[in-house]
Amino acid sequence: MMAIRELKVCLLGVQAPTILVLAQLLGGRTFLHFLWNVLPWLLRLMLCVWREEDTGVGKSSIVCRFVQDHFDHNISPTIGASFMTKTVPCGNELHKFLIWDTAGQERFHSLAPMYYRGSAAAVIVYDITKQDSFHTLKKWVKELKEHGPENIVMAIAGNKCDLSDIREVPLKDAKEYAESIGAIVVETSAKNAINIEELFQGISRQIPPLDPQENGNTGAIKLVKPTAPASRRCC
Ligand SMILES: Nc1nc2c(ncn2[C@@H]2O[C@H](COP(=O)(O)OP(=O)(O)OP(=O)(O)O)[C@@H](O)[C@H]2O)c(=O)[nH]1
Repeated sequence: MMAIRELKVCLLGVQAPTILVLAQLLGGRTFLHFLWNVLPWLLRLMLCVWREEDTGVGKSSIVCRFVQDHFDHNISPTIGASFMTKTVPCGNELHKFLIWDTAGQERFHSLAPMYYRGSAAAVIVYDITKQDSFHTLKKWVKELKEHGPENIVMAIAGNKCDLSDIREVPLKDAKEYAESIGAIVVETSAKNAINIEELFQGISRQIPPLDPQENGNTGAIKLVKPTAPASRRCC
C-alpha cells in the first residue's frame, strides 16, 4: 500500500522592480519640470522595463525542465500563472507536486497570495547573474513569513548557474541567508539540467511523513491493490 500526497508548491521570483524605484525618484515634481528632467530617464526606463520583462529569473524554465525535461530559449513570460503536476516517489509515499508557476512581472505581484496560500512549499528563484533579483528574493521571504502558511517549506533556487562567469551573487551569500531563515538553497540551471531534480527532492525530504494515526484531512489518497471483482453468477 502506498500513499499519494498532493503538495501545492508555488514558484516566486522577479527581477528588480525598477518602476517602483523610479516612482520614488519622481515624487513631488510639477508636470513640466517632470517632463523636462525626466524624459531621458523615462526613455531609459522603458528600455529597462522592456529588458526586464523580457528576461525573467527562470521560474517557468525550472518547472518545464522538472516536469517535461525540456528547455526553451525563447520561452514567453508567464501571464498570471501556469500550472503543472509531477509525481515523485519519496520513501513509502508518492508526492504529487501541484506546481503553480507565478508571473514575475511586477504588475502581477498582487496575485501571488492566491498561489502561496495553502502551499506546502514555495520555491523562491533568483538569477545568480542579477544582484537585484537576490534583493527581491528577500522581499518575497518577508512576505511569506508575514502572510504565507505557518509551516511552509522555503526553497531558494539560484538559477542560471551555467552563467557563473558573469555571476553577481556569491553562493556563500545565498547559503548564509538561507541558513538564517531555515530554507533549502541550491544553485540550478534549467538550461543544463543542473540540480533541478535535487531541488524538488530537497522539498520532498522537508515534508513531514504522514501520521498513520490521522484519517483523512491530510490531502493523502491511499493507493491499494484492487481486489479481484466478485465472481458473477449467471441465473
Ligand atoms: N542561461 C540560462 N538561461 C536561462 C535559464 N533559465 C531560464 N533562462 C532564460 O531566462 C529567460 C527567462 O526564463 P523564464 O523561465 O521565462 O523566466 P520566468 O522567471 O518564468 O519569467 P516570467 O514568466 O516573466 O516571470 C529565458 O530567456 C530563458 O531561456 C538557465 O538556467 N540558464
